[in-house]
Amino acid sequence: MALTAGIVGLPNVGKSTLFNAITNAGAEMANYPFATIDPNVGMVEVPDARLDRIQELIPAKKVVPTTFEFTDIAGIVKGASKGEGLGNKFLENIRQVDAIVHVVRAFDDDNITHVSGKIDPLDDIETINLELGLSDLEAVDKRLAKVQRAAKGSDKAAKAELAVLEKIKPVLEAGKSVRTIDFTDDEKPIVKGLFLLTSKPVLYVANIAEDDMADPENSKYFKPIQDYAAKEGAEAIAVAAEAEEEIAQLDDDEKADFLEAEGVKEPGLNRLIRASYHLLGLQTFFTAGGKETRAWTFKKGTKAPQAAGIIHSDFERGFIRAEVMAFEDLDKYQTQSAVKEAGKLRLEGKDYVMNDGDIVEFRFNV
Ligand SMILES: Nc1ncnc2c1ncn2[C@@H]1O[C@H](COP(=O)(O)OP(=O)(O)OP(=O)(O)O)[C@@H](O)[C@H]1O
Ligand SMILES: [Mg+2]
Repeated sequence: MALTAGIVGLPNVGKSTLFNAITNAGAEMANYPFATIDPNVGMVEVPDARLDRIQELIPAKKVVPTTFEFTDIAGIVKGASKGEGLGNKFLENIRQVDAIVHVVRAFDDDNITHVSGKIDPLDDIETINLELGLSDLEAVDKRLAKVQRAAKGSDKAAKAELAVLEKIKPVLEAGKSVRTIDFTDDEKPIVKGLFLLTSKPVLYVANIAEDDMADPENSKYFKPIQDYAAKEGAEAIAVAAEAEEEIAQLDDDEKADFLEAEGVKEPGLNRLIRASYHLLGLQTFFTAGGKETRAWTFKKGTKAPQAAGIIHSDFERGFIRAEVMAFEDLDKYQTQSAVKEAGKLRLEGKDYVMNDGDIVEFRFNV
């Protein structure tokens, strides 16, 4: 499964700083473009207040949050799709990820070099999206040349793919992303098979100044980024990557003090992590009542036996049923027996589709 969110953007905008803030992985951060060449991969813990509440109601020795993967990718520059700045290699790195976290510089600082010499978030976003789009256009053209020939005969799959390619091409030519197109359910798997960069789900991250942390809406750079994202049906989040990276080094008490001094309730990073998790189509179920209270990650739409298999392959092989209660019900009724008395403890079979927030006990026999 191991889906990964790729951190993408122009060089020197704070991608590795953000990556380090969320993973504590210690990737190289430096005030010059192309500090990152090879992708950095790291795991991120998903902050989830539900886990603490479950632990409060059903105490266990240990609390284990769930994790997922981030990949920090080299900067993309104008001309990347034509091979500029090792562009082909870096675009290939983006092709490997399942969703794009697009970092945009939204802070002034004369000491930090900007590759185009000015701070202009929309121009930056469009530069990146144009390169991704041009790379997609090249891929679509290549594919078209192949499929057109096959579609002349009786090859139904080729005809279907041809129709999809012909739908995509003019959109890319107009400088727009494939994700702005509405595809039918029949077309969707074909689009997926094309591995186009601009079809990946995206989250825009405005890397703001520490001064704007308490009130990101105050940053003059954030609003245009939000508007741009909204037009694509995407989300935008503001994070002060450098300050967050410093906060991440602190112990819990110091962290709380720092956040209070900044006037911030929750690190912007937490929202970023959760938004990235949802962008990847990931959800969480919990196990409780044993040695540990634990959160587990599954892909939206996963059925109970496969979810059981995430814990242990024996659980899937010998799956009998799942005892499930919704987090909201435990939160409300406070004990498992009260949930049961209220008729909210369910027995689910092998066709049950897991819900986010399910607290589960799997019954199995091997
Ligand atoms: N919000 C911010 N405010 C001020 N400075 C920042 C902020 N975020 C990052 N920086 C600084 O910007 C510089 C570039 O950061 P970083 O190396 O993380 O960028 P990058 O996007 O990974 O670059 P590259 O493409 O070269 O790998 C560093 O000096 C970092 O400290
Ligand atoms: Mg970097």
